[in-house]
Amino acid sequence: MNKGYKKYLPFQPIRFPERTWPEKVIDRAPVWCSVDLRDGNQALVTPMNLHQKVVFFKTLVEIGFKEIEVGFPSASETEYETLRYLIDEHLIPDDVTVQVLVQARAHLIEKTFEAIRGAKNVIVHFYNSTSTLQRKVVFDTDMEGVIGIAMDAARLIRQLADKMREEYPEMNLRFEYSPESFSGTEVENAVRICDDVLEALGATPEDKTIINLPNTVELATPNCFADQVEYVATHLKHRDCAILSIHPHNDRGTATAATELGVMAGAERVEGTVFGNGERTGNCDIMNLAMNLYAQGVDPKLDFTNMNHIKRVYEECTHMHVHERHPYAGELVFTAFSGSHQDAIHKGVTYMAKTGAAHWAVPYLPIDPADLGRQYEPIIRINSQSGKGGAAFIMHRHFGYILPKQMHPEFGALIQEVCNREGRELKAEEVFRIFQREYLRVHAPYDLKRYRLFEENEKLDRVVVYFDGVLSCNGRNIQLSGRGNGPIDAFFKALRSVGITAYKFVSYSEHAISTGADSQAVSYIELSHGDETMFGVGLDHNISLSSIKGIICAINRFERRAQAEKQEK
Ligand SMILES: CC(=O)SCCNC(=O)CCNC(=O)[C@H](O)C(C)(C)COP(=O)(O)OP(=O)(O)OC[C@H]1O[C@@H](n2cnc3c(N)ncnc32)[C@H](O)[C@@H]1OP(=O)(O)O
Ligand SMILES: CC(C)C(=O)C(=O)O
Repeated sequence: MNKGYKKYLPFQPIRFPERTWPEKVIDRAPVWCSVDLRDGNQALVTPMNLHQKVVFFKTLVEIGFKEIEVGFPSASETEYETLRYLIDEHLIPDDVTVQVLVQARAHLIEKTFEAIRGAKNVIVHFYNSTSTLQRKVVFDTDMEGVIGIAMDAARLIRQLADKMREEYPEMNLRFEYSPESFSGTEVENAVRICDDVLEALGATPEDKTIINLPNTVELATPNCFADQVEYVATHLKHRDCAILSIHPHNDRGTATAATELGVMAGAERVEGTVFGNGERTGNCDIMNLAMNLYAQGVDPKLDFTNMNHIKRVYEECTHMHVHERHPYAGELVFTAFSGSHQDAIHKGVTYMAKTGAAHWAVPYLPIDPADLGRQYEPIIRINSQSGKGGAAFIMHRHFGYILPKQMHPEFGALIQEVCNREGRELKAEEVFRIFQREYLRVHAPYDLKRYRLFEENEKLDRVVVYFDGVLSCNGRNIQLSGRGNGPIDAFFKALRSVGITAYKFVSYSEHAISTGADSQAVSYIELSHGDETMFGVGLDHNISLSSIKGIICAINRFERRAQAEKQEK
């Protein structure tokens, strides 16, 4: 037995019975800040170059981000140049604020101020670690020492900002402070340092500073983080001078939950990345969070309709991959292979179309794929796990054939047999080819060579239909004729007149089908032979002929099977 777990200590949650967040419901979007170009970028094997950052920046603007952390301009030439390029080339829309990150270190802060000259809207974001662990091992200091680092930085930032505002009066300059590793910091200490920083920066209710609480390393279940956030939200002396922000990471795989609970706990702003790229297991995934709101009927204030394009830009710029099962964005998240899911989706989609339902309600599909620019086509894909409903859905959605419900088991079994034999998924076109082979291209042993159908009024209220025609059977022509109360009846009588008597009519359905500009009738005819039933399909511009073709198809299919069984014996 591996006893390695013994080297870990459990997280000590704060005691906070006053919490109110469990009763809260998120009914509006927080302010979103994308940190793709900073936290996402610093975690890449090969960080983005200037071109990639600019392309990504433009995509973030298209999505609707109004706050974008563009980098750490004091860290490298590329970071500095990218910011300058965005400013000098006027690529930052007037309603977008660029954010820059810097450590609480004087020379880096000075360089950062040099980089932001002339930008219209800027947030200078500075941070230092406050956690018990980092105080001890990184800074080798106590809480007073860590507060001192933050205060020196805050004072310098205020001074440089005053100077810059004089030089560039049109600049809208704001501040953000992160007690980095907040979730590993005693909450009382976090409140203390944040209040001190708010005072040092001169924050007011009219000119708020962003206080950003990072779950730098996710250490505990999301409820623990929510308690910490609500504690700060309710204990900050200068709460009215602060915009409360959170910056969750995903070390335990629960960043989405931690962010949602953090917002319920009082966070008004969220920092994250669009597909969750970021240090280690990543940042919280803003696309995921925004679409969660959307699927609850809340306007997320971000637009992911063009998901495939966003995904392409992300993958090209970062060389990361959006997983097939990624919420909302993955290749397979709107696909059902299994039979019962396909059946329920098919019924749900049909029900919505039939009833004109105002709200989305399709089993197994929490969101309409079309809202993310995804098509219906890939929703149902066919492999050996699929059922009859899936094959019928494909025939309907892709090719316009509405197979009657009684026919689903027969066609489903044909498809499943091929899937099992081939051991792979069948594409929609392959499903259609099987349908063509089994139903539309069955011209032997019987084939209709010539025919004439006409009606006579026997009495004023009674129409009699006459069928006259020639059937070929294995090269031999058979003349046949019959009369009945409709084309199907007349044809059956004609068949009986030449000794084809074993087949009984069971059911019939038909609908119009458009193939380009052309419209035809498709008839589904179910016949019985002894205890067995089988379907035939007829397609023709003439509705009467389509049903006669359907009858011949069903008879041919019975005959072929009998022949195959004979050969097997
Ligand atoms: C959780 C996060 O994601 S925070 C963001 C992290 N992102 C990055 O660091 C990416 C960009 N950073 C860099 O390129 C570099 O770190 C630079 C250029 C900013 C600084 O480089 P350097 O000074 O050469 O190295 P480094 O970052 O290792 O500095 C470590 C020193 O800074 C101190 N330090 C680290 N962070 C901070 C901080 N936020 N505030 C104050 N001091 C800090 C350390 O205690 C250490 O001090 P010491 O030398 O007295 O022991
Ligand atoms: C700088 C801070 C916000 C950060 O990136 C983190 O703590 O993860």
